[in-house]
Amino acid sequence: MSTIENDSAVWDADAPHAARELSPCRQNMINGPADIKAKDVMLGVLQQREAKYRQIFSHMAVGALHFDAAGVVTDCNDSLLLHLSLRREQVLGLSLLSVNDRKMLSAVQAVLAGQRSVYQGDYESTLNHRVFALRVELIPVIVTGQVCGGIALVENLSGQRQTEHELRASRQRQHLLREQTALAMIEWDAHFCVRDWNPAAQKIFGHSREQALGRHAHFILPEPARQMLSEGVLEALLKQHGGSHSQNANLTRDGRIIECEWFNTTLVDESGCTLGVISLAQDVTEREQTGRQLRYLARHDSLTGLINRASLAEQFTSAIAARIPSLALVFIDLDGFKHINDTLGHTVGDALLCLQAQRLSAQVRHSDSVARLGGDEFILLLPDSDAEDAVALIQRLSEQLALPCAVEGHDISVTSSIGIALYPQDGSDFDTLLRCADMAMYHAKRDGRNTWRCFQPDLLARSARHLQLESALRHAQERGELSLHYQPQYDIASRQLIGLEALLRWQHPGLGWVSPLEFIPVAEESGMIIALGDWVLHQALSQLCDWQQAGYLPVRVAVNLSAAQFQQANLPQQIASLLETYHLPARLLELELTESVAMRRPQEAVAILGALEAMGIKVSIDDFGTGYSSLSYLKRLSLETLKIDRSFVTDMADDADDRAIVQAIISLARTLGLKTLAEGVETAEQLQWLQQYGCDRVQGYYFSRPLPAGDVLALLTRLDPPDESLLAGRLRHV
Ligand SMILES: Nc1nc2c(ncn2[C@@H]2O[C@H](COP(=O)(O)O[C@H]3[C@@H](O)[C@H](n4cnc5c(=O)[nH]c(N)nc54)O[C@@H]3COP(=O)(O)O)[C@@H](O)[C@H]2O)c(=O)[nH]1
Repeated sequence: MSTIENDSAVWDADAPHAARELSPCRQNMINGPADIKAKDVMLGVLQQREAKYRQIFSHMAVGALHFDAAGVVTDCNDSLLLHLSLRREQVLGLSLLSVNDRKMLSAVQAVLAGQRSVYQGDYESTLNHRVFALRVELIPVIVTGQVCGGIALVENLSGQRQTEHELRASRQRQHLLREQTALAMIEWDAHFCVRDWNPAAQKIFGHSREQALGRHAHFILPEPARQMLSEGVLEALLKQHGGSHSQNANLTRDGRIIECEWFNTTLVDESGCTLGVISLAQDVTEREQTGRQLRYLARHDSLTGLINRASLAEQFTSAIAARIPSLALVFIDLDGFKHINDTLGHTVGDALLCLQAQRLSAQVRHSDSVARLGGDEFILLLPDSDAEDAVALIQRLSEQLALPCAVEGHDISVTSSIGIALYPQDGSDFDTLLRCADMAMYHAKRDGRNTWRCFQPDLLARSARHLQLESALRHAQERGELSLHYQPQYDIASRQLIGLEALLRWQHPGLGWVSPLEFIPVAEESGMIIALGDWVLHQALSQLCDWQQAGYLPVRVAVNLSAAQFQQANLPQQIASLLETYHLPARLLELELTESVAMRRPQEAVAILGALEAMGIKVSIDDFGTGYSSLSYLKRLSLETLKIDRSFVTDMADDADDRAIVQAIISLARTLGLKTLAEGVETAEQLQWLQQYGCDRVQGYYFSRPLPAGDVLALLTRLDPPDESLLAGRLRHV
């Protein structure tokens, strides 16, 4: 073992060796028994010293090794083996002069030359090929002036370096975070005064670090929050020891109130004493606004601001939970809204919906709710209302909704069809009641629109029938279930057949004969009417062509047109091409429109009827007297005939009012230069009245029921002999 004296060490490895190492002069001094005793004493001292230093060597925390004058390792302690992950047998006997590291080699050489040296660097061990950050202090062992080896004290700095590195990185991270984060990082002292304030805090609250330092937290709290966040709350925050999360209103330097989310952590010293609070804050004003917006949109209709279906369902549930005895659900659908959208554009349609939404909201009680389901459908939820209350409200509402709306330079009037369902009798849950109200509204539509209906249990059966008809009608044409019957029309004065009205018939194998009164509305609502109407036109013209080819005198055929057909943009062109297909002159085709179809959009009707007239096609107004005609438009429509509705003819004999109406229609037609045709004439008496009033034409069971095509032949006049040119498909005109 060595004792370090000045810059070198004196080796005391073992006692005999130590004795040998004693200076010759001292050895020479051992002569008699006294000397032997002194020598023993000295050996004892040396052994004690040896034991002491070996203990130190073995247990020192610094790794240590001893090497001899040849640089060969003779001893090492456990710390060295531990630091360098080596085994003793790998180290002992190793020649330090054979190490690969040049710096280490020169340090060893320096020591063997008697100089103390220090090695510091990344040393790659040749024994285990691992790299260690080492600091090695090399001390020569000099005995009697001779270098007899050296001691190396080895410190492995890898761990320390790692710690330093981590500490530096942590400081940099902290700096980067503090400077670059978008979160305000604020450190408060134990009195809640600002101790640190990062750039993000400045950005969020507007106060610079200099302006903020030392100020109490109150300076970023608006008045109400300042009172709420009393000292007590802040005190509690200081005492809570741990983290907390909160969201509150804050005040910026320029006086804006913002919403901030706060994450607070108390700062405590080793003894648990609170030093302050460190807070991270972010401005969540926009996020909150977006959240509020999204929550609003989830419950409201974005166009009108009314609540939506989901929200209405919740209100229904709350009303029922509050045990209200009755409730009415009202389904409102604007009539003809699609057409407004299609013709005047969506901006006008949207503005109209908003206006109607306001009218609805203005009419209901505070406890009622108005929702928009989508499109032109609105729902009212009327708690504590029975049928009577609902109907009273609906009557007011219908009037309001029908008032003209001035929208973007257009004066629009829309009526509405309304359905009512009542809780608890019609249903006890929202979906059922809504379905019932919808069904009732649908029947209001079917019954002519601009009206209301209460849900009746038989509507369910009617809806089922409607669905059944709709599905069966889709295949009626391809399955050959459709046919045309023809009802003769006569001129009263001459008693001559002047035309035939083509009437559609449907015989279903299971349902039997289905009345057009039932299936035409189904076809209209499902959109099938366009295809059916086309089929009727083709069929009627093809039949007409067949009769002529068979040598019968040409007769005019009247075909009913539904609203959807009449609104087709290219109707005149379609008809022209059909006439061409069947080589028929236009004057053999008459088109019948109901009064409501003609008057729905009178300006367009004027143009379409003008085009048809120009082609030579006659048009008559069907069911005249049952709708509302604008006389100013009526006179501008290119018409030939007004067909007096059967309802007035039926009771003519007994009802003076009906007679007066019939007389008025005939007189109006005369004034407008139009002919009149009375429908549904069933008796001679009716015919007499009509003749007396000057009606031109008649049609009805009194003369003939609608007949299948084959039965019509008997009424038609056969040319004799058959005209060859007609048979060849060329026409003679009557
Ligand atoms: N768009 C289309 N509508 C059509 C078509 N075919 C028929 N219809 C319309 O359906 C309604 C019912 O028609 P229908 O059951 O055929 O009834 C017609 C006649 O049978 C009936 N009529 C004729 N004379 C009498 C009579 O003396 N008494 C009596 N009770 N009924 C009689 O009137 C109907 C003819 O009505 P109109 O068309 O108004 O002249 C009906 O509205 C048809 O228009 C079609 O192809 N397309």
